[in-house]
Amino acid sequence: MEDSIGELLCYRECVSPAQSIYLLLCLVPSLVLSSSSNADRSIGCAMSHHRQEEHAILRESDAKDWFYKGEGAANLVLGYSGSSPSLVGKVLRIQKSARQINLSENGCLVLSDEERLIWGGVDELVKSTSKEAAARAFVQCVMTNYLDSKHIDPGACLFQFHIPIPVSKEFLEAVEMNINSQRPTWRVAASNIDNLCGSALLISDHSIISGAPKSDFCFAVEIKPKCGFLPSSEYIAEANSIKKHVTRFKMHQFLKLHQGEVSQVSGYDPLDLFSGTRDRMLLAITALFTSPQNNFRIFMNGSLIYGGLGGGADNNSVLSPKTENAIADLIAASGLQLVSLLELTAEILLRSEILHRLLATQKMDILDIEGAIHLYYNIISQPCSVCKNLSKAEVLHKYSSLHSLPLEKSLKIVGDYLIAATAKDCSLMISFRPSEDGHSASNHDTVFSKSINQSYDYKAYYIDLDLKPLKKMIYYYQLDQKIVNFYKMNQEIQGKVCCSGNGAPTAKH
Ligand SMILES: O=P(O)(O)O[C@@H]1[C@@H](OP(=O)(O)O)[C@H](OP(=O)(O)O)[C@H](O)[C@H](OP(=O)(O)O)[C@H]1OP(=O)(O)O
Ligand SMILES: Nc1ncnc2c1ncn2[C@@H]1O[C@H](COP(=O)(O)OP(=O)(O)OP(=O)(O)O)[C@@H](O)[C@H]1O
Ligand SMILES: [Zn+2]
Repeated sequence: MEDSIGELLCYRECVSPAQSIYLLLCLVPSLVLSSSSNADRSIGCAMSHHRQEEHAILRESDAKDWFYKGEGAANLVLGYSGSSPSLVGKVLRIQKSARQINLSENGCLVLSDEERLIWGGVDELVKSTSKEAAARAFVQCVMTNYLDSKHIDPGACLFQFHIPIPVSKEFLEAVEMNINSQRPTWRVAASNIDNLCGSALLISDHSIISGAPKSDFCFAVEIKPKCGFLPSSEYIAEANSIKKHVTRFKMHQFLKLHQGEVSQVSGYDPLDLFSGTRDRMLLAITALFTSPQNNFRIFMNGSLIYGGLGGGADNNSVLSPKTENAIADLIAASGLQLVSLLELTAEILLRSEILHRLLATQKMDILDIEGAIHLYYNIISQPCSVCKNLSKAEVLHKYSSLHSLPLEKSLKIVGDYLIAATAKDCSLMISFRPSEDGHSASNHDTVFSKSINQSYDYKAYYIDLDLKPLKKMIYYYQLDQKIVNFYKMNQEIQGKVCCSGNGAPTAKH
């Protein structure tokens, strides 16, 4: 098992520095009007069968109109700077092909037999014949049951806003050449655009807010909040009880530091962000601003002006006074102070239910991976490789009760675990712009900034609500153990150093 741990975890190692601040003054385009409408939304699993908008294939000559917007492990996202009315206000989300890892043999193109059992009640998902269709069905038929559809891209519910658009190999090759120098080197090394994918998704650009007069500025803050609660499952081994007191995010930071993925441990505490308390939320947002890593970005008029381009080794991941001044000046040109921007973000998060519902969805992970992993083995009908390594009768007895659960129950719990995993990994995009004369447009919510005596229209969206493959369960278990073991080891070392000095170690979370 040790060998496979190393193998499975090696793709997380990064190889070279990524940028933390990305000042694109020259690229900041004038405001782009988004053509998406708030009025058209469908909730639940009534798949909308609107006629799909026909899009001409994107060719090599179109590549110049697309600029690098961002990327994660699985997708690369381009912004549009051309003038085609059907593309203005949209981003193109292109699948990447992993070079170093193949977590899912079928890449979710077609769900595995076991995944079909888990998502059996969701016809549209089970019958999906492409990764894009499965992704859309998952958001529309599963995630909308837990997250407010007001904050989910209407594109996920309506075909005409979330369109697979044909893309030629030449277009993708040209795009790749144009943008590669802007991508973090470690992301380039890990994976590239899948040039043969044939299509990409056209989605509303949530870093801009529609209808803004050209003279005004609009801002968007992107936050990847990660897991916002401490697990309390009885299946967490006694030796790992630290998990009940220290956040996964914090423990993972130490492992990331050790692996060179970050240059300093972040001071961000997800429990603050999810606390529902204005002061703690502002504290969390300020900490994210100070250590953005891959958890925080600021866009101005649709262009990234601040924040990590990825989660890799990041020499600049800690804010220097010079950088802070540069970014503060850039924002101040819009009449907004940096502090007010952070306060507005906290206020919007506080008012909207976006974090509240997200937390409830994350908490669908009720057993923790230390419990859910046993049910995974029930589902794949193989001997449990975790129990295999246990000798204590008492502990074995506890887990054997999980192995005696009926299949239906295992499917439900693991399905919920995967839904929670999506909720723990998604991001929020909060965009805002000054209201016209203090009046709000009817399709936006409004927040008032006391510090500058100005109302702002805002929108808040979840992005990246992708379905996680069932096969990842083993990886989840191994990573969890690696994170907690590394953290405990560090604690012990620090404890020894500390105790040999002036007393007991401080176990402050
Ligand atoms: O396992 P985690 O918590 O490290 O999350 C992974 C993320 O790492 P993070 O710690 O946020 O930097 C990771 O993000 P990065 O690649 O590190 O930016 C991905 O989001 C990954 O999801 P997927 O493989 O693209 O479906 C994420 O994997 P999942 O666990 O969400 O499946
Ligand atoms: N609809 C959108 N509007 C504006 N920007 C977007 C949109 N979707 C994605 N982005 C930008 O592109 C980046 C990468 O997108 P996304 O999170 O979907 O990639 P991913 O590979 O699925 O991520 P992960 O690593 O979490 O799996 C985001 O962090 C965000 O900055
Ligand atoms: Zn077991």
